[in-house]
Amino acid sequence: MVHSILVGFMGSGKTTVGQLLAERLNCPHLDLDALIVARVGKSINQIFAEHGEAYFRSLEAEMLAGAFKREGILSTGGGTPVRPSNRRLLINSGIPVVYLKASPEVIINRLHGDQSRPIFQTLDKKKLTQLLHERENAYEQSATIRLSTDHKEPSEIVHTILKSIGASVQ
Ligand SMILES: Nc1ncnc2c1ncn2[C@@H]1O[C@H](COP(=O)(O)OP(=O)(O)O)[C@@H](O)[C@H]1O
Ligand SMILES: O=C(O)C1=C[C@@H](OP(=O)(O)O)[C@@H](O)[C@H](O)C1
Ligand SMILES: [Mg+2]
Repeated sequence: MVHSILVGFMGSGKTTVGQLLAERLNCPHLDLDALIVARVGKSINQIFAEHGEAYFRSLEAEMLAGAFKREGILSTGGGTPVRPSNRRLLINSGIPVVYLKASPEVIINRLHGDQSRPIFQTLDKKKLTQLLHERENAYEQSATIRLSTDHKEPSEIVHTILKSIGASVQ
């Protein structure tokens, strides 16, 4: 089964923390973006450029539903919980959903120079802050655990998640 799910904005650390958490728990890491890339055989940038965002979102929904049948830690993409049907899957899963929070300043710092996120490329600080606020409710609704990642090392975040999951399972 999927042991826990990570949600949050681009740059909040879902992929990094998910990988580390999976290593600690000695289980597979399922990264939704990586699953999509493997399925299509194209990068996220290529998928957006050649097929458009709507196509990416439908694949994302399909791969999310499929991921629940697998074993591991699931890192979603920053837009995953925005689609209501995806959000319902997350909420109804009964699996701990961790919302990794990050401030706009920290996100911009972490993603400075990043070329792999087509939506990030289109955002200045004002637009990024606006999109974060627009999506916040979707992350909050999906989550059972919330934690700020600003100025925290991934290992510290993993430690906190492990404690929270333990506490919520007992
Ligand atoms: N807690 C953290 N502290 C510092 N840098 C981080 C942290 N988490 C992630 N990063 C860095 O931020 C960038 C984006 O991380 P990533 O895990 O890909 O985020 P997401 O999957 O949420 O978009 C990467 O360069 C990663 O090394
Ligand atoms: O926020 C978004 O809409 C997206 C976030 C990305 O994942 P990360 O949050 O892992 O960067 C990826 O799914 C795609 O570029 C779209
Ligand atoms: Mg990611």
